[in-house]
Amino acid sequence: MRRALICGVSGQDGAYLAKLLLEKGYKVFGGSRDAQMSSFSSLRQLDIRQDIETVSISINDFRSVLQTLQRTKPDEVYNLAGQSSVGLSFEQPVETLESISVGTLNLLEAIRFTNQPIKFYNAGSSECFGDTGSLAADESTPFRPRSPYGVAKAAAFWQVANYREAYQLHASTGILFNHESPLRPERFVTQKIVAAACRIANGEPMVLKLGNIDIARDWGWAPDYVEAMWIMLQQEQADDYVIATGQTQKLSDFIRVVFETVGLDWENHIQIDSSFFRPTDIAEGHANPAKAFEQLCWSAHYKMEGVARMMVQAWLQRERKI
Ligand SMILES: C[C@H]1O[C@H](OP(=O)(O)OP(=O)(O)OC[C@H]2O[C@@H](n3cnc4c(=O)[nH]c(N)nc43)[C@H](O)[C@@H]2O)[C@@H](O)[C@@H](O)C1=O
Repeated sequence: MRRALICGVSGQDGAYLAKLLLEKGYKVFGGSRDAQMSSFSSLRQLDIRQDIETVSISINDFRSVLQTLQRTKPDEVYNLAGQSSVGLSFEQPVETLESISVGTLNLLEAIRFTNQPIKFYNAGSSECFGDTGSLAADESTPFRPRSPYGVAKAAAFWQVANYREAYQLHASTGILFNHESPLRPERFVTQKIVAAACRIANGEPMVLKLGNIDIARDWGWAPDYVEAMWIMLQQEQADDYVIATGQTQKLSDFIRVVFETVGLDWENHIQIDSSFFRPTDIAEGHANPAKAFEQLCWSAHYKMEGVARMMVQAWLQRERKI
């Protein structure tokens, strides 16, 4: 039975990846900073909490990382841990840099130390590219990050690449563009919009306050993206891949689709609030995921419209159950 350790199992991607690996017959260890205190609500929503052996691991702490590897003896390690909000990274730059860059380095060092053929996946981010204008970023596009989060992810990306070259580790980074699901917290703009539209449709009197709605992103479906992570680790050679749909749309289009799905006209319900603007932001994110298609036979099943509708349906269904 293959064994996988997912660091950051309580997040959106951690939960979907755990589900996928269980379906593939893995023994799954779910790492979380404090497993005793975490509610693992995402795992519960997917009804897999009972199938995962959870472990406490602080990836900032080398001792904790090494001990966890020695105890769980994984064949594959997925690093999905670390501070994941770009907005919050402007408020907590040090915590962001430490949890992402030092955390990734600790995992790489610990894997090297164990001297076992452990395959490593690192969660990279399109935030590394910064503003590429209308250019579709691929694996050779230079990084010019515009957030503390993007800077930290860029450092982690190069650490992974260096350990692959210097020590022949099977270590890959997926440079993931935005990917959403019903497990997204409301801190992220898509779920914030979905939740507000559903609440308004249910008769709650409220106005949805948003920052810059002229930005454009490549939005995909998180369950599709965790599949790409797994496929990367099944390759003979480790490498880095851009994972995206290849389609970019404006945030205002996402808002329109969500409000239309619940039968409302979005323009009557939103207000622009400058407190949600970031000191620096990415105006447009465009991706070219051709390498993933050609080498991994991976492509996104769902584009923005499908993602928006599925998120609305899931939110309304959840409400009915409560
Ligand atoms: C690839 C990348 O993807 C995600 O990071 P993100 O793109 O920052 O995601 P978000 O949903 O917070 O913002 C998207 C855009 O929407 C704008 N925006 C407008 N108004 C609001 C607003 O009210 N709230 C938020 N959160 N954003 C707003 C905001 O300024 C930004 O331009 C993470 O998974 C990250 O881990 C990751 O790697």
